[in-house]
Amino acid sequence: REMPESGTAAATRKPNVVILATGGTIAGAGADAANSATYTAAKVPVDKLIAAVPQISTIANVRGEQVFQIASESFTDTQLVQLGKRVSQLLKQDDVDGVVVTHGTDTLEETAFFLDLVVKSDKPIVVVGSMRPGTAISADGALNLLDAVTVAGSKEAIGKGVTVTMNDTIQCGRDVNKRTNVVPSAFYSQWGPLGMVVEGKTYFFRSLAKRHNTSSEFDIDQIDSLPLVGIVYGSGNMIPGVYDAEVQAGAKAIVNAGTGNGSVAGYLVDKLKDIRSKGTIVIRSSRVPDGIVLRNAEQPDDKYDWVVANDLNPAKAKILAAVALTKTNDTKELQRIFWEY
Ligand SMILES: NC(=O)C[C@H](N)C(=O)O
Repeated sequence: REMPESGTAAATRKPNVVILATGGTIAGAGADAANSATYTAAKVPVDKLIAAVPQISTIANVRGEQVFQIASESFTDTQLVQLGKRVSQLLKQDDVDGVVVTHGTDTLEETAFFLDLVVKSDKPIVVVGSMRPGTAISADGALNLLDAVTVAGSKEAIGKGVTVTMNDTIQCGRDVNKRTNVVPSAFYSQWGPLGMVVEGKTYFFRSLAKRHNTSSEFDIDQIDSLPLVGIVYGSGNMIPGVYDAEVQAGAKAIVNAGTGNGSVAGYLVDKLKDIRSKGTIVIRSSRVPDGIVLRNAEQPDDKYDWVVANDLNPAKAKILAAVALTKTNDTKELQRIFWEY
């Protein structure tokens, strides 16, 4: 392998990478090799995942920890906080150069963004999953895992924020989202990938412009739980009572996954104004996957004291809102945070 920094001390030793396994399809198993979509997630233990990719040992010294063994749709804030604390703890160790988190793909984008916001380390953190179980023909998990270890052990990934290695690309954990549910090219960012990883080498072309990790004001070491944030999905013919149900369940903020440019039906505006006046934070996002939701476009956010989610999709806006609410309920501060992260 070509060493970009040959001659330096760093090039003479292999990096130490810890693989934290949480389950998902990358640890899934199906009955037959033809089963690419029908299988059980979260079956294979971390040591077997590592043993299945012997090439990893040429790139890094790795060890695995089984943190959870679940499908990622079953993640709750409890798992997010526990995982975040473990990543933070490991990266404080001098003998750990980077961390890989194996994860189901369904909520991978949320966990990646969460770690990007709250882990105060510039060491590489890579979240990785697969679209096919390891038992399937053309399973994608082995290469994705090898690529994840490559990025987690690379000097080039230091300070780049949490990344996601899927399908030969290095995606930005903040930006990326799952766009299709059955093919290996499922992960996409409207701002493009950060780079590629090919045959044990990283090729970066872009950097994240938003605050993350060491430049973030949030720290998982200070967070023990997250406030509840709800999402209401926009469509025609909505039920205003859904917002009341969220508030009654204890939601401190509601992300409105509005139509189009975060638009809100005329018959829902009074309901949202009412819940805001009683203390719940209202955040306008959009069900449209790309674009940005602008302040005071579509709705007078200044007048109603609402917040806009910028380019964050509803699931990512929910993560940022929950993290931000651990520090402030002030809507001006929350809006600043939504611009800066
Ligand atoms: N491809 C996957 O990993 C999907 C699975 N349901 C999960 O998120 O755990």
